[in-house]
Amino acid sequence: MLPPADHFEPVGPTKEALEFVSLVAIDLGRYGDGPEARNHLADQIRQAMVTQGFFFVVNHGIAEADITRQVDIGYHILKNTSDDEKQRLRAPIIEEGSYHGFKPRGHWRTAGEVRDKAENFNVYRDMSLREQPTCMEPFRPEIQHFIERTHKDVLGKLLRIFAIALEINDEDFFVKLHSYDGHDETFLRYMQYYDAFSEEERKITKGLWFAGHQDLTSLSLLFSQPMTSLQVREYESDQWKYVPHIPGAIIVNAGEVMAWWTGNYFKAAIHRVVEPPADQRGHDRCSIFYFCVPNDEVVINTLLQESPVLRAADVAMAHLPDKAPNSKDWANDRIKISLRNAVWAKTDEADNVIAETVGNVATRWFR
Ligand SMILES: O=C(O)CCC(=O)C(=O)O
Ligand SMILES: [Fe+2]
Repeated sequence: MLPPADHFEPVGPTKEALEFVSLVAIDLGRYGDGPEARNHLADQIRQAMVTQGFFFVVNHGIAEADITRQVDIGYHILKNTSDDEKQRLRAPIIEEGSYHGFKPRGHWRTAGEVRDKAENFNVYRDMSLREQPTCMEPFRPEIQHFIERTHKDVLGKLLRIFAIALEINDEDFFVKLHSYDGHDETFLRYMQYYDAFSEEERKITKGLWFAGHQDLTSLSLLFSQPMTSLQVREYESDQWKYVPHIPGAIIVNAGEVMAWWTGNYFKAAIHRVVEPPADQRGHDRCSIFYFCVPNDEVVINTLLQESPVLRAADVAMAHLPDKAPNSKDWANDRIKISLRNAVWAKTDEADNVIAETVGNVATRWFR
């Protein structure tokens, strides 16, 4: 018998006619069907990556019930941890650039002076690195197991297909850079958004819940949930479109690390979160994510030597050799500044992209 967790009841599907982005479905169940099947998956992923930086994965081997169970566990932890304990186990975001622990509501800036209304509990695969919340204790083995499966099975297969898509000799090239036994800022995020902006704040934010950005990751795994609120900015049109909910599926997007590895040949998806349509308002939104970066010591620069595909595409190196960051410095510095500064304050209305310096490199924010 599994230990009981409070159940999170997700909002029902929207009935509104909205503009959805069309995403390629990757059938990871085909992964074991031999080289031809894997080459086909690699073609599909390459196509998705050079256009949108987003696709979704089905038949990935994690049952929908296991995902729902993790959503419940996250809900349970956020609901049953006292404010005192949350404060004590607050992630050292500004101090160390780490998300391990609780991210309180209001740490991020949404628009102007308005602060976010989302709580996170983030856990790294080496849970012994921090004290964990008391009410998480009964779920610890399950969480560890879920992280391990997500990392080794889902992420591992995807990373192999990415190596095939780039025609890198060693299919395990990316897998080795994301060794489960190494250390890095990869984490499982339990996130609960509260529909709690005042009317005044809604006017300022225009319904924005999480500002437009690219993830700091190599790959991000977003477990699909029913609130229609995640939007992608299409590269072709610069239009924001909703990401559909596909029950049981994992939405995958590339982040800034993948864009650097590929000299921007693979796009880091630009995305944001907005308030849902009227028929889904007034509900909380609980979901889980697995955000991945390579091991701490990995220096990230464009893989021109490793990939004939990138040479043929004639991409430029993302960084000068002595300016290329390692995964740890990049992730820590980027986490420290994420959504902290009033990046739009000095821009005019027509500007929809702004760069912010992070160590030797830059990140960009979008609207
Ligand atoms: O809540 C979501 O769907 C996406 C959140 C997000 O983009 C992020 O945490 O990086
Ligand atoms: Fe994101």
